[in-house]
Amino acid sequence: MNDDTRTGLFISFEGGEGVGKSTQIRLLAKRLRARGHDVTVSREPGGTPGAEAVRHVLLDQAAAESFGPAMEALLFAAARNDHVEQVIRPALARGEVMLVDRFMDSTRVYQGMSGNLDPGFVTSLERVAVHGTVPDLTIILDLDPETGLKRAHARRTQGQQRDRFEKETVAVHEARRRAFRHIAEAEPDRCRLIDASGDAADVAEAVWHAVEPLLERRPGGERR
Ligand SMILES: Nc1ncnc2c1ncn2[C@@H]1O[C@H](COP(=O)(O)OP(=O)(O)O)[C@@H](O)[C@H]1O
Ligand SMILES: Cc1cn([C@H]2C[C@H](O)[C@@H](COP(=O)(O)OP(=O)(O)O)O2)c(=O)[nH]c1=O
Repeated sequence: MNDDTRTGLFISFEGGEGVGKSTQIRLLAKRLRARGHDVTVSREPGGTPGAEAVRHVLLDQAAAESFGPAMEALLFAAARNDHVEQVIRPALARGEVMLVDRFMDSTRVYQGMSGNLDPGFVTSLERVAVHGTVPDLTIILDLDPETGLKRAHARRTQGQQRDRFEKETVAVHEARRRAFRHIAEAEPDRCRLIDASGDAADVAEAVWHAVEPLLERRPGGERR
């Protein structure tokens, strides 16, 4: 299937741990649905049974210990391709708004930059995994890592486990923040860098400001 059938709107959310991606996706989905849009929400790694199985391996310290960043990047790419083919493209072909918690920029940052991989390797993998299905808009939530990690810690007390990527040093998280900012600067047409330090409602307003103009430009957008 190629992208000629794409009439939906594809939005990815990126940023470090605890910046508020899932909170903002939830708030945006609610706002979109209240206005009559069909919305599909998903996350990476994951989104299909096969990709969720890969997620389980990748986020488990014991299981993933022996993988280097290149092997990890391959696995994230395999999970992404399944997700693109099974969930994202069909939703876009149905004309829906597709919201994804992390996508290709996470591989660029977590494996490519942090893992010091050859950029040519990362680009080739991305091309195979995404196969032309690049987000129309990528919201990059920007927050200092100490605050993000505190938020992620608070979330754990609400019942979630800490994964292996959350256990790294603040310096590593700082470098990732810079890498996300760099992507936002390098691709201003696709990416919006949003300050995520305010309360969730304020951040949601900034997100809406970025999304609303794209809704109007979609086929059928004005009917909604
Ligand atoms: N703007 C905000 N201010 C304060 N706390 C927030 C904000 N956004 C989210 N949180 C809280 O921080 C924690 C992490 O948010 P979450 O949306 O799960 O982040 P992410 O998906 O980026 O890891 C959650 O407990 C959430 O309720
Ligand atoms: C999609 C993706 C995620 N990751 C990492 C980032 C996160 O630490 C983890 C996803 O775990 P998740 O629990 O979804 O974290 P968060 O709530 O912070 O988004 O996987 C990569 O390293 N590469 C990737 O391509």
